Amino acid sequence: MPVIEVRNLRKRYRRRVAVEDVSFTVERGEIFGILGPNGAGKTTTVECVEGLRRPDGGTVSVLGFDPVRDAAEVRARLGAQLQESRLPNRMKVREALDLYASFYANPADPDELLDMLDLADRRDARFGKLSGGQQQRLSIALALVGNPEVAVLDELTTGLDPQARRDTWAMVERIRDRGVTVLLVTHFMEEAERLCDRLAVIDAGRVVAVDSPAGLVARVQPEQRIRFRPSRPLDDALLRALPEVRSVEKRGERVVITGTPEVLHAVTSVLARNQIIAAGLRVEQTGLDDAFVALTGRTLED
Ligand SMILES: Nc1ncnc2c1ncn2[C@@H]1O[C@H](COP(=O)(O)OP(=O)(O)OP(=O)(O)O)[C@@H](O)[C@H]1O
Repeated sequence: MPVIEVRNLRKRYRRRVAVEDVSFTVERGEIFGILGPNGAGKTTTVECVEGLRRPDGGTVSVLGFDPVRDAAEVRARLGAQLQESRLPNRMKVREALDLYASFYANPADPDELLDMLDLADRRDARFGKLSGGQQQRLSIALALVGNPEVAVLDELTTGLDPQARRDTWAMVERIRDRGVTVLLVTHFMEEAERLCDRLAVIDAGRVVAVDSPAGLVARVQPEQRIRFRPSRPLDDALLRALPEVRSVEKRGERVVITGTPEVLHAVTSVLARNQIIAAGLRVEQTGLDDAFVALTGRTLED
């Protein structure tokens, strides 16, 4: 039995349809991502999984329970980290954990959670005095305090600096290693690529693909993109004549070339033959961003 099963979910707010048709299943022990731009319907979808919203159509099941009808069963087994959750500024870390632990029959050991989330030395600190990363880690601790089988994490690294973001990813992997199934909402490509075993790409209330990050990337034509500043002006025709080259574009002093996965080798040979040095050379391979554009026709930032 899948841990989470969403079938043809539909949800509207008055006349605005937030979720048109969303289906996916999450297996035990996975980190499953929901990736999509702002307003795609990600939060609405997970709120239906958490039982916070009643679907207008379709079905949702969590460990075999209906989150609306069997709310108590689902609440006991699912831990939710809400988007931008805030606590009173004066509340201490340990007080918050004890309070949340009191809602559950078999809570986790708060000290162990604080250790795992690198908050042990902040146990007596007040919420308002924590850094953004620490607040975020506390909200993850609160989602885990009920010893859930499933954790739902919504935009968990929004607003964090790159180091805090990487630390948080390591925490999520540790949670999964403890056997917790993780449903993760994100609009960061790097986060999805780095963390998720599988992803549902959602756009305008619909699932456009469900696959592993590598599987999604494999759906688009593999491409290499190189950028550099030539040490002297370069005749485009020399490059365009190469069978490996698909496009050549000049952006100021820089040249951007796309082509097959062998394009770097072909272009550097031509440059060497013409005694041109490529300064600031950068090479990019097809990634999840390209797959996202191919699937939805736009970038995440649109
Ligand atoms: N309570 C609400 N009342 C009315 N419309 C809403 C409500 N919540 C969300 N919406 C609308 O429904 C659509 C989907 O929103 P949702 O928050 O599910 O998307 P999202 O993908 O999670 O985006 P974000 O990352 O911005 O939270 C959006 O157009 C949003 O404006």
